[in-house]
Order: sequence, then structure tokens, then C-alpha cells
Amino acid sequence: MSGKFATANQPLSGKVAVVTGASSGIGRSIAIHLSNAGAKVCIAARNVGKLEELKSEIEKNNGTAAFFQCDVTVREQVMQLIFFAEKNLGPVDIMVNNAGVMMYSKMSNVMMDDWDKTIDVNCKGVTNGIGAVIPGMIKRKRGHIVNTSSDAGLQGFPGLAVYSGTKFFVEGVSQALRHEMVEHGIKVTCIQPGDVKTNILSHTTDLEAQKQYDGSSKCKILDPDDIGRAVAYVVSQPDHVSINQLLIEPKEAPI
Ligand SMILES: NC(=O)C1=CN([C@@H]2O[C@H](COP(=O)(O)OP(=O)(O)OC[C@H]3O[C@@H](n4cnc5c(N)ncnc54)[C@H](OP(=O)(O)O)[C@@H]3O)[C@@H](O)[C@H]2O)C=CC1
Ligand SMILES: CC(=O)[C@H](N)C(=O)O
Repeated sequence: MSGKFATANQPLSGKVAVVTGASSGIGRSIAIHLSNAGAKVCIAARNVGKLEELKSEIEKNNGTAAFFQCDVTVREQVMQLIFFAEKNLGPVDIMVNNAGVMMYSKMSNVMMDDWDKTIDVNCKGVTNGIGAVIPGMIKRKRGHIVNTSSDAGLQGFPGLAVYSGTKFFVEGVSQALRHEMVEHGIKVTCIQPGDVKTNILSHTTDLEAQKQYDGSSKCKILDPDDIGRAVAYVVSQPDHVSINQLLIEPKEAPI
């Protein structure tokens, strides 16, 4: 099925979505679910090989995808990402600021390089994404910004103090932005996953912190698909409905 008219199976037909952090895990799954729902997707990350693979997979499934190499901490690259997406696919309707890193880190071990990196990617990556799409969305009087927060944006987790702080930042920015955007017809959603089976743990250098605090092996955690499906649901609501935040947890591990 194709064409620009939304149908029950493809409610996002005719829409353009940009997904950062699409080379892996949650972002990859969000891109697939948005494509399955009919959106044309522009996928971004630093790892071009993985983006190429995902583009092929989407196209094999009759979807439309373009990819752009982008470090979300570099403002100019994020601006270029949106320019590229609009030139190749059309005006951006849905911006998913998903790229992020998480490193277990005990504050007492003072791993300040890890803290800086976490703040740069998780905070600046999101403000760069918002800044790049918002002028166009305001001009068109429509759009949906989806920020991948975390359950750590609602509660500080030991061993993840700085990470939790970055996700509180995402929540605070999103909440204020949502109010400012009402007059422009733009929706803002925070997705708040609990533990999801991805590569996110692979960047931790403070193994003492991970050993002490990571409990993700204690129960059946979420699959990236569980989050991709939720994002497709959130952005497929009727125009007057806004899902402002969505907390998605493993059944056995509520906060
Ligand atoms: N896994 C989990 O349990 C949870 C994860 N989250 C959040 O979900 C999001 C995705 O994480 P997840 O899929 O788990 O982790 P992954 O490590 O699997 O994916 C992270 C993605 O972010 C991208 N990325 C990292 N740094 C940069 C950068 N500087 N510029 C551009 N892209 C970057 C990576 O791409 P590349 O390296 O190619 O640039 C990759 O595509 C994050 O925001 C994370 O905080 C929230 C709650 C739970
Ligand atoms: C606090 C957490 O570990 C959460 N699963 C996340 O990765 O954001």
C-alpha cells in the first residue's frame, strides 16, 4: 500500500519522520515502526554502515528511507540533517530525538569525561534536534517532537546520577516546550522506557558501578520493538489528541 492518504493500516502515509540514533536499538525499531505505519523516514546516526543496512531493510519492506551521517552533539550537522531530510523526503512532520548514551558511573569514582559525554549527547543532542526542526514546524503550524527520555527522567537511579540528570533535563525542556507550542499546533511527547534490551550498556567504563547497580538481568526486560510500537501509536493519534508522556516498563520492574 502506498500513496499520500492515511489509511487504518498506514496512518502516517504522506508524513515525513526523522529519527536520530537510528543505527541501533530503540531508534532502529522506531524507524521501522514509523515506516510500517506509512511514514517516509530519514534515519540518522554516526555509523553509516548500520544506516545503510536499515535503509535496505525498510526499502525491502516497500518503505521509503534516506540516511544521513550525523553527530547530534554538533549543531551544524543536525541542521544539515533536517535540510537533507526536507530536500529528499519533504517537510518534517515528526522529529524523534532518540540518540543517547548511558554509562553506569558512581559519583565517588569521579569519571568526569563520561559525565561530559552523557550531558553532550543526551542534552545538547536533544536541544540541537529541537532547534533544527522548530522554525519549519512553526511556519507550517504542525509537527510532533518526540524525545526519548527514560524512567530515569522521572526518578534518579543510583549509579546513573548524571544520566538521570540528563533525562530530567529532557523532561523539563519538553514540558515547557509543550506549553509554548500550543499556539503553534505542535505536539511534544516524552517516551519513558524502563530497561530495554539494546547495546546501551556497552559504553560503560565504570564496571564497579555497573556491577553494583545494574539490575537489568533480573527479569524479562523490554525489546526495542515494544518502544517502536509505542512511538508509532503516539504519533498516529487524531490531531486534537496529544500523548504527552508514555512510561513503558517491564511488567516485573515498575518504578
Ligand atoms: N536501553 C534502555 O534500557 C533504555 C534506553 N533509553 C534511551 O533510548 C535511547 C536509545 O538508546 P538504545 O537504543 O538503548 O541504545 P543503543 O546504544 O542501542 O543506541 C544508541 C543510538 O544513539 C546513537 N548515538 C550515540 N551517540 C551519538 C551521537 N553523538 N550522535 C549521533 N548518534 C549517537 C547511536 O548511533 P551511532 O553510534 O551510530 O552514532 C545509536 O544509534 C537513548 O536516548 C537512551 O537513553 C531510555 C530508557 C531505557
Ligand atoms: C534507568 C535505566 O536503566 C533505564 N533503563 C535507561 O536505560 O534509561
